[in-house]
Amino acid sequence: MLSVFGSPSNIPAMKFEQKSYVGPKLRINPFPSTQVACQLQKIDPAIIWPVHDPEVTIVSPKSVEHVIDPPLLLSRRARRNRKSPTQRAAFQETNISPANLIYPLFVHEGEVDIPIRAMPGRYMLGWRHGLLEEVARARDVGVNSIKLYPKVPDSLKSPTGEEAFNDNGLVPRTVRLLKDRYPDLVIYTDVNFDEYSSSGHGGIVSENGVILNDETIHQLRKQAVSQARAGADVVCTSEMLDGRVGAVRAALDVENFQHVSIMSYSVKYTSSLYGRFRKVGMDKKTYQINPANSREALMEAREDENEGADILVVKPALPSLDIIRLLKDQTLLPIGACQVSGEYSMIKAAGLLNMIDEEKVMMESLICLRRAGADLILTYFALQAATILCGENK
Ligand SMILES: NCc1[nH]cc(CCC(=O)O)c1CC(=O)O
Repeated sequence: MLSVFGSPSNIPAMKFEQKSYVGPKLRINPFPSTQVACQLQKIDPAIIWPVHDPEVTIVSPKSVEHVIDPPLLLSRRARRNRKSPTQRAAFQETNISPANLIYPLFVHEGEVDIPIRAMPGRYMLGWRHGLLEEVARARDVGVNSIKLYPKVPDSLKSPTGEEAFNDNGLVPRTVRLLKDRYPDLVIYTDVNFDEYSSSGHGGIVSENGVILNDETIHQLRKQAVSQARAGADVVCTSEMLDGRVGAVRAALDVENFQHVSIMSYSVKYTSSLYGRFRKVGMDKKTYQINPANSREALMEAREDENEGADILVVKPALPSLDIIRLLKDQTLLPIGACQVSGEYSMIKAAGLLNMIDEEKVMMESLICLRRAGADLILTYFALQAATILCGENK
């Protein structure tokens, strides 16, 4: 005779004959009286006392049936709704389609595609050929929204970033090229100074090292208008300076671009997950948000909404599930989640090392972002994910 694992001291340990049943560590409460008590008190009787002593062998009464006889009187068995693929599909609360995805593309002036070392499988696409091919591939699987990130040569950078509103600069030319080929493609462009400033900062830096907020806003207005003029559908204010959304909205309206939307990176954390895009030693803490803060995030989002933003974005994505949900509950605007380079690279690298199943983890990350409340997801996985989604629907 052996006693079943440590039962609470106020209930005498049951005595059973040792029989064949050894483990798994039971999640079934074998005490009928306890079950009834649990029923009355609406406690889940399936929860059994933990086995603290790993040396304790779980032995059963004469057979396993004895353990589950009589059947537990459960008022709710959540597993009933999970018993078949059809039912599981019917009760799936969140779905994702290629239409939810925005594909960020890096483009440069050269002709060849250059691999990005820190992002396996990602390229700085060559102007024209590589870019057009990648967009065609994305459209084939239903991804018809792209975001353009230019790689501007250092020679074109300056302290005041004039290249940002050169109508013949890389971004406006790329927008025209793509719109010419694919008029229905939805193009998101980045209204940000950092790709064009010699400092690498998202704002003009004064001689004593201060970011000049209002002076930079003036430049951002011109940048947004230049992008709209080229045919951008959505301009994305992404550097977190104060007052940028209202200023850009006014500038667009004055120039008759009322139809051009503003997607604002309202909550852009100073995350190390995109540290690669920062020069060594650079810190953007005076304009991007401390990852420890959520009230501040909400305040930024409200401000952007009041200034006329059409879509609010949270960046980075997976560490910010709570913030995505917070915004979703606090605004009626669509919410975007920006899955950044570091998030991409972590999944890719672990997948390449066979430590995780890359595809499954990737798809899980995307569906969780949708569950948190993201309408749109900007992700370097867009093409890969949409390809999988298309395969599932065949
Ligand atoms: N404006 C620079 C830029 N261009 C593309 C990214 C993408 C960031 C990423 O995916 O890691 C960034 C970083 C940033 O906005 O801070």
